Amino acid sequence: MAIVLGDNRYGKAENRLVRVDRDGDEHRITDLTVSVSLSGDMSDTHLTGANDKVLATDTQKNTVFAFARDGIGEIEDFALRLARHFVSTQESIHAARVGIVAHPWERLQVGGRPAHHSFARSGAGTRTTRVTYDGERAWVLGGVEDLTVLNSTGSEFWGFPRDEYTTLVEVKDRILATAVSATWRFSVDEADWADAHETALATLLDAFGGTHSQSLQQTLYAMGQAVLEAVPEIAEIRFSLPNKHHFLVDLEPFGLDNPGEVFYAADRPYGLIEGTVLRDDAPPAGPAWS
Ligand SMILES: O=c1[nH]c(=O)c2[nH]c(=O)[nH]c2[nH]1
Repeated sequence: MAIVLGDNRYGKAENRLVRVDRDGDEHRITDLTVSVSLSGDMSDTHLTGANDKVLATDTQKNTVFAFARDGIGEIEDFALRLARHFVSTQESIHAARVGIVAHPWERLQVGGRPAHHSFARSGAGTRTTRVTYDGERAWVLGGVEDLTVLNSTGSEFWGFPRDEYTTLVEVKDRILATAVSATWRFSVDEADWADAHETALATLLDAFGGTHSQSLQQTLYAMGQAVLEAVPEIAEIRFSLPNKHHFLVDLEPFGLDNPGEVFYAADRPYGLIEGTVLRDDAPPAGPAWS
């Protein structure tokens, strides 16, 4: 029996980067969490401790900030620039993965006018990307995280099997709420990323609101189908949807009725609905997800 080194990677995770773009007095904020992960010829450092092939994670962190000096642009482009840099400048690095979460800020209204330099963190989900580059080609993922949405009607859940443990009451009208995490895989490594993101997000929200739902699973598929129909560059979309249960409170002990007005918003446990929607001719995903 021999013991060998298996799959490995390393990098600087969660670099918190804020850039201020100054157009005269008018500022714009880009607030990112950037994670770098590199892999390649890393046997020596694990087996003998020789570090001559190890681009320090501290250097990786510095690179992220130095690259931001030239402007960030769309997060997919920034991730592509960084990933290509690490692989093309370091012989020992064979693949790079750069993941970015963009934290949204909204311009404040000050004195009844849009402020030049004052912002509030907005809660409407975060935009994400993950780029993998292997020296020859790049795989680009985009997406959103923590996009909390709710339909106060238009949702049913009934017709499920009943066994000796089933207590859930069938409902023809309930609240449907979730925090959408969606990651989509582009079939291209060059696109109008801003437009693709905006269209995917608007389409997803439209499908959430516009689907009369028999289950969160059905809503998941409807959202995925709509995004794929709207954005030709997206080949596949993966969802993770916590079912944020809202239970109608029994007010009868207090002599009150409750015609779908007062709910207990349960925190946990929650149903977790996950699924992938893709084109049947989607190109192979390669290392995009791994
Ligand atoms: O939309 C739903 N899907 C389920 O699978 C499920 N299971 C459950 O208890 N409630 C719900 N709701």
